[in-house]
Amino acid sequence: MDCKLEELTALAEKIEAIVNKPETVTDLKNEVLRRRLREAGRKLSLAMEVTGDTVHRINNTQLQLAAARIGIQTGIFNTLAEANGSALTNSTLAEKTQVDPALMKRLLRYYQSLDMITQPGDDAYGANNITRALTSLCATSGVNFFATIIGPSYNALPEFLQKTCYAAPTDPSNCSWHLGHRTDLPPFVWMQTHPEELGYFMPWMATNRDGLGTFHDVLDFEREFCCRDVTDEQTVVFVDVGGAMGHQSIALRQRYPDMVGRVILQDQAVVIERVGESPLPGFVETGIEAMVHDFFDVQPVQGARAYYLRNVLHDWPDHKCAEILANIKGAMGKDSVVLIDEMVLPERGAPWRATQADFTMMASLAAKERSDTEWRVLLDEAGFKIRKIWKYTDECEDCIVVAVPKE
Ligand SMILES: C[S@@+](CC[C@H](N)C(=O)[O-])C[C@H]1O[C@@H](n2cnc3c(N)ncnc32)[C@H](O)[C@@H]1O
Repeated sequence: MDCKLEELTALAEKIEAIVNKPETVTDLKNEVLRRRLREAGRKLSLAMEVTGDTVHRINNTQLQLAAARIGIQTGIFNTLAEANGSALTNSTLAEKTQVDPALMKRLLRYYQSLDMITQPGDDAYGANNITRALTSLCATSGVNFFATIIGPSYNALPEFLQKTCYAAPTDPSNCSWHLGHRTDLPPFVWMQTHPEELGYFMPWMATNRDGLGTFHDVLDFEREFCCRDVTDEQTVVFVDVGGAMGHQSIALRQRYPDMVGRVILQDQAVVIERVGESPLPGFVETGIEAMVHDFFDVQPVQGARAYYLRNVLHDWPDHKCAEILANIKGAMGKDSVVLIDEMVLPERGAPWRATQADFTMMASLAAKERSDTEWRVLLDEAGFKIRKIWKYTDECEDCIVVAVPKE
């Protein structure tokens, strides 16, 4: 054994001291050290598991999502977070949320056991960083989205893969989603007639990278693509293809408030209608234009400086990506680029957030997250060359890929 017993005892005591007083570390601002600590802690916990821990933890992964959803639905997490550091009793929480006190007790007992809340006394419950995270829009949309849209697709995956002899799914018209949801419609079409689920999906798209960097951290868009001498008010500088409610267009406008030129959001009709009905803050104010466009049709905006695709190509298998890219290529001018904002998976040690996303794509869309080699092959076959790839997150291996036509 490499570590001596006394060293491990001292380590355990140090960790316990931190865990008993988490405020000493939870407001750590150094993001690199923060990530090191949480990854090391997570891996240490897994390395120390005995068989029963592993099996019971994995058996109950679905319960965590279901229980989180109940905490969100009932307002338990909100109520605890709004108590501003004060602990609440079981009966207060039951009264405020209209939950049977007997059920409340069992919920709270479960939440504290997974550190989703704190329990400073026998009948005293408080909020921690996880409780507060579960009150965010990222959590409220994401938990509901995964429970209703992704969950059934995940559940059906073993049966689907067994039936298809463990072939990597590439047919978006027949994948685990269809088996899990008992539908012939693909998810983006299905959601057109399921407004509640679309209402989970849209904010999830806008918030699922909250707290991480953006491509603006590594690429100065205005300087690279919008020099004043070649850009005027009429120049389309940014087309946000499949841009959902336009959160990336808004981020661009806010990053470069003096940038000259037009910014256009494109998405399916049902999404653009939502943008019209309830635009995100900043959308109208910054003059972003919304346009219905199916990216399997000819791209109507010619000669834009940048056609931006964020988390769009990962929704599609290679042959469908080639169609999307061909439509953009046909509209590009001599100064146009395609900006692909996606994960680029490393060959070794891909992070868990990225590998999970890969399975989300597989299960719901017969699609995938791609490695550097896979991106190069896909773009090459679609007639593009990569000018540069910048990585901007470690958590998801998010990168901005600048691609231009080969000739
Ligand atoms: C995974 S989301 C990504 C949204 C946004 N780009 C982002 O990064 O948050 C994929 C988007 O593609 C849109 N979409 C799906 N099929 C489409 C189609 N055929 N034409 C245009 N948009 C489509 C969806 O409505 C959705 O907004």
